[in-house]
Amino acid sequence: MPKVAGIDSSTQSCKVVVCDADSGEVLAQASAPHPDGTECPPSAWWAALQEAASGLLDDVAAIGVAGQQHGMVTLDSRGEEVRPALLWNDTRSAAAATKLVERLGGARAWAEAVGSVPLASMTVTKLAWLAEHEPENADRVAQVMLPHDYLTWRLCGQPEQAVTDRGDASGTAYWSPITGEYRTDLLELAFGRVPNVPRVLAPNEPAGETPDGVLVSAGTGDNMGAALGLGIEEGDVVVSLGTSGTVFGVYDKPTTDPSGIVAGFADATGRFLPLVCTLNAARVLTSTAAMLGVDLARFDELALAAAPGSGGLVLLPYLDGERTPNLPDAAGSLHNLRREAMTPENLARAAVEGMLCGLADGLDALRGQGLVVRRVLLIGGAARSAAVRAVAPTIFGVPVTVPPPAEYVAIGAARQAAWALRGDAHPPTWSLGEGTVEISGDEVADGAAVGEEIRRRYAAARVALYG
Ligand SMILES: Nc1ncnc2c1ncn2[C@@H]1O[C@H](COP(=O)(O)OP(=O)(O)O)[C@@H](O)[C@H]1O
Ligand SMILES: O=C(CO)[C@@H](O)[C@H](O)COP(=O)(O)O
Repeated sequence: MPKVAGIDSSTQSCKVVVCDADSGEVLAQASAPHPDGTECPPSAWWAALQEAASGLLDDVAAIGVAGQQHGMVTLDSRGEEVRPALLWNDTRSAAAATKLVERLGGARAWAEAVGSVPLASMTVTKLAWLAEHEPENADRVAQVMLPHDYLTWRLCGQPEQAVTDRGDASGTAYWSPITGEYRTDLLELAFGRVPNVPRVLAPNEPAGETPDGVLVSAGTGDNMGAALGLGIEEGDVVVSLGTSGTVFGVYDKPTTDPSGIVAGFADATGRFLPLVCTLNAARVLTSTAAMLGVDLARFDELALAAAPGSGGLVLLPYLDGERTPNLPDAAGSLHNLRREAMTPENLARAAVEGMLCGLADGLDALRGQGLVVRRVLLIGGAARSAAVRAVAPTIFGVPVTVPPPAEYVAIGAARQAAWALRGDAHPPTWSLGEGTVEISGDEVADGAAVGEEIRRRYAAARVALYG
């Protein structure tokens, strides 16, 4: 019974799971926090990985890393960090994104070139920001890579040639999931020259070995890791409520949405992963709970005690600026305050409804790209919230499945490691285990009109403020 390890190096923490390579059963897990903020020295991720993995990796045969997408890791010619990595949720490159879109001839040109329209989140815009605002640092950059590439590179003993995979590479906006090739012309357009970039591996191709001889798989982005961990198929759409809110499904062909709402990413199995991402998800709930002076359990009780629609209150949850809709400088706002509606219960529920409305818009955007949404699988830290589980089917208007609480990103990375270990054509078959909760279609039908009204008010508040 070989064991494999999977690592999820996400925004807020590093999680490690050890799984049985044949069944996928989770045998051990641990985590360690990351520093707060929208930039982070990559070495802090390495330190968190070592803390979380301490004592867990002794007898594993293979390791895979899934990481937060898009982060700009820059290394000099000696492999030292040039500056802290700018993370996916850092919005300082918003103006650079607008300029880059114009310079290629508009949003459609980008969507057709790389599947996505650059927004502040995407690596290409961060490189443009670096070249413009920190030219001395930019001059020192010998290679650029993503958070998971960096950890894979460290695990493999820092070889000369770093590697990545299709999934994470597709989040740079200078690697095209449509052609399967780097667009070095776009990298040059943004950065003024072409630094070294990681080689893109096939989904089951090993990245190398640790100095102790443990196989390291290609790794991937965290959303691609979750898709692999859940084993989703067409018709399944995942809503992940972590630091980011993401809505994604597997698809057999690349998407090219010129509105930029759907990012046309690749997945970790050789297919595609159209994805919508919001900047504000679980922390909308934790911040509202803090504002109300309650813990998360009491927050859920409050939200569940309010009637659907929160007495008319609408919370636009753009607390850290927003990516979808593209409002990098926005702030959160509360609408329709009437004296009788101003209760802690309504505020708690409005936070849940506001967070979910943005993701329901994401479901519609995926449908617009041709995806079928038969059911939503709800995962991530805030899927643990009873209020979120209760409200989600009403807002989404489709049946919701809540898989057993687990670290699906890390499990996906472990499944990829097991796949690379076997060298088979397909990943091993792993089951999700006991404890899946299905929220039925009847409840959805009962809630449909209510959900539509909540979404209508949310859209009206957004339009009133931002057009
Ligand atoms: N019951 C809950 N209700 C709301 N939020 C929760 C709950 N449990 C955990 N969270 C939040 O989920 C977030 C972590 O989710 P996770 O998916 O691990 O995020 P990430 O992968 O972005 O680091 C934290 O902000 C945490 O406070
Ligand atoms: O930028 C995206 C997706 O495009 C984010 O989903 C990041 O990948 C961060 O993920 P979490 O830390 O929220 O899991």
